[in-house]
Amino acid sequence: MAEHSTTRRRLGIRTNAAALANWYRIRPYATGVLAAAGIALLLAWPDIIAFYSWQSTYYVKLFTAAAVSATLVVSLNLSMGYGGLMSMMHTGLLAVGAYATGSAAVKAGWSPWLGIPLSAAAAAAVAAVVVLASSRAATLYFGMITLAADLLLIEAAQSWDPVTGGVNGLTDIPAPSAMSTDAFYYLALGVLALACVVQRNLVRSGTGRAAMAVRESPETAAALGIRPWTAKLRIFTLSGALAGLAGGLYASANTYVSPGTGALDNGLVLFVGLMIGGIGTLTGPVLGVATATAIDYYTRDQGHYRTLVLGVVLLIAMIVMPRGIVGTWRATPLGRRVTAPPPDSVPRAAVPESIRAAAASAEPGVPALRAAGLHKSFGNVVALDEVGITVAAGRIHALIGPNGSGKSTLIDCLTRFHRPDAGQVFVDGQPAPSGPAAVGRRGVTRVFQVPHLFEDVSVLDNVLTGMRGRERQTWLTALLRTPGFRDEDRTQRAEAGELLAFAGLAGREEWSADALSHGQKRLLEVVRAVAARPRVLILDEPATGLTDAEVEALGGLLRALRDRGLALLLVEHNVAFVMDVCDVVTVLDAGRVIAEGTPEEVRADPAVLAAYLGAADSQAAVSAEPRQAREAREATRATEAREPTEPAEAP
Ligand SMILES: Nc1ncnc2c1ncn2[C@@H]1O[C@H](COP(=O)(O)OP(=O)(O)OP(=O)(O)O)[C@@H](O)[C@H]1O
Repeated sequence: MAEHSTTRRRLGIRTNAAALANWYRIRPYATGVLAAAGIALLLAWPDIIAFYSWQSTYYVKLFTAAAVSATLVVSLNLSMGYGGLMSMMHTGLLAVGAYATGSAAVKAGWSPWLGIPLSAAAAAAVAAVVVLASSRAATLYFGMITLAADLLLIEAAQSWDPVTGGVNGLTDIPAPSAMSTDAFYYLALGVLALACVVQRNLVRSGTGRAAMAVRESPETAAALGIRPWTAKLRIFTLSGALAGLAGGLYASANTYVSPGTGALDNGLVLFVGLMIGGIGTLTGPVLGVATATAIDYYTRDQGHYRTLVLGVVLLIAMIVMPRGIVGTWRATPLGRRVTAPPPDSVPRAAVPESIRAAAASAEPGVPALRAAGLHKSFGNVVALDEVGITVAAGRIHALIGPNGSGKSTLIDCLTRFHRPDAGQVFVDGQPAPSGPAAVGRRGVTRVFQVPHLFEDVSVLDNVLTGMRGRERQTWLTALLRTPGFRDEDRTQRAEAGELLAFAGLAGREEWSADALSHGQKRLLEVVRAVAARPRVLILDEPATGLTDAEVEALGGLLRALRDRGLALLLVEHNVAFVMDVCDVVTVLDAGRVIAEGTPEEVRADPAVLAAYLGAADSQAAVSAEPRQAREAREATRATEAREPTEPAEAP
């Protein structure tokens, strides 16, 4: 009996699995049919509603207003969802666009057609100025700055009478070519479609990936050569341009604009739409606005309670489905895009041919990276004292020493994450630039001591982000998806696929990086750094927590990189691994270099034995891993054993 029920259970599981597999097969067609039906409904809306209602103009205008709102929410999603830039000024940017169109038409007598691009340009300029003024502001402060900017914009609208019409605003703003209600509806739909395409193309390009990388970790992005500030400037300016476009349409649709247009409380419905639909997803904003518009429509007769209803709906939505409609759907088995990983997931032995170093810019013989006389103190603690190091191309250079001896501080000074108190750093014989992103772009990339992945981004996008510094295409070619852009994109994806297969991550491309085990994260971080094709690769304890197979693959990768001309600087407590792969070893103790030489020389050095490797039995000490590292490794393995096997996908 028990056997029977077990069999039934198994059969049940199989039936579910088979049904799911069938669903995954037909899902693209089902979503395609659903999307086509939605688009057909929107296109036929004026005819359908004219057939059913004598108030058809009202309903067409309602949909026009929804399309304008959806355009604005797409723009907000670009900034907040993908760029991680909290914006409280999108209604202000809408107002800027509306005033640009209104003023051009009413005050200057220009064609409203001209007003539309003008509105995008004006709002983009305002957005760019705000980023310029808040270059170093983190999320919350950036949000506060945008709030202040919104208030300033409203004040400017009230005071700049000749252009904005003062407190009364501008009235009688015409639609382009005196369009009919239906024609204007199609124009608004076209602009919404354009905004969706812009969003999709950006998100799937290096420009979008750079913004997401900065959202996840500005310092990791900088280590890959991405300037956080430039990434923010691009994404927020483009978001501003879309908000301005929405504003241009808003002015013509309503025939007026006033300072109140920019008020923050007008943005409530936008935030509700974004959060209900799913922030940081492509279709979420449109679905969210459709939902918010429906709520707004059905509560139109209860004017006093509208805000209350929106607030309650938002609250319930955030409790029940904090990831919004799209995010929640994707978290269900039916909506999940990723399937189980292939059984073969061990790292490969053969290192892909595409892995190589960037061409050297210096004369032969000039070291790839050199530091001299580095001194760094933290208060009374002297972390580095007159430290010098020379890392040559085609060499694996190890940096070892007891805990607290200054290894990470040295790496931070070499990569400009710390500014040394004294001393110099040279990259390819030239003084190193002053910022980490600039050092990254000069070909010096690092892997951090603890995994610094872009956790909420897919595994594939993590690797593609590593290639950002090598990209030749611009944000404009990405928006237009020119043949040149598509060629580069194809090549990058193929190369990333090879790297992931090498790291044993084939089949996990669409997984969210935070779903990987610790060892997989380490390897992903290494291949992401390799994807940048650096001249110098600095790795801070990359072998910590790796399985034996992963350590072997890592060793193979480092040797292959050395043979292909890279300079490698390796900080590692796994001494057996260090002695096996390295050509040169520098030993630090209490912030000073106490020895440098080949592994054999260092192994025999009495000072090194006394400070780090242990004098009692040098041979045993050499192969022994320090206790702290061993404990960390065991702890990581224990965590790995507890980790869920269910894949999670990137948003
Ligand atoms: N941001 C900081 N503020 C204050 N002290 C610091 C800071 N960073 C490092 N130190 C100190 O500088 C010294 C060198 O630290 P560092 O992290 O460079 O050593 P390490 O050799 O990398 O150690 P480990 O092997 O444990 O990573 C230590 O005494 C540490 O406490």
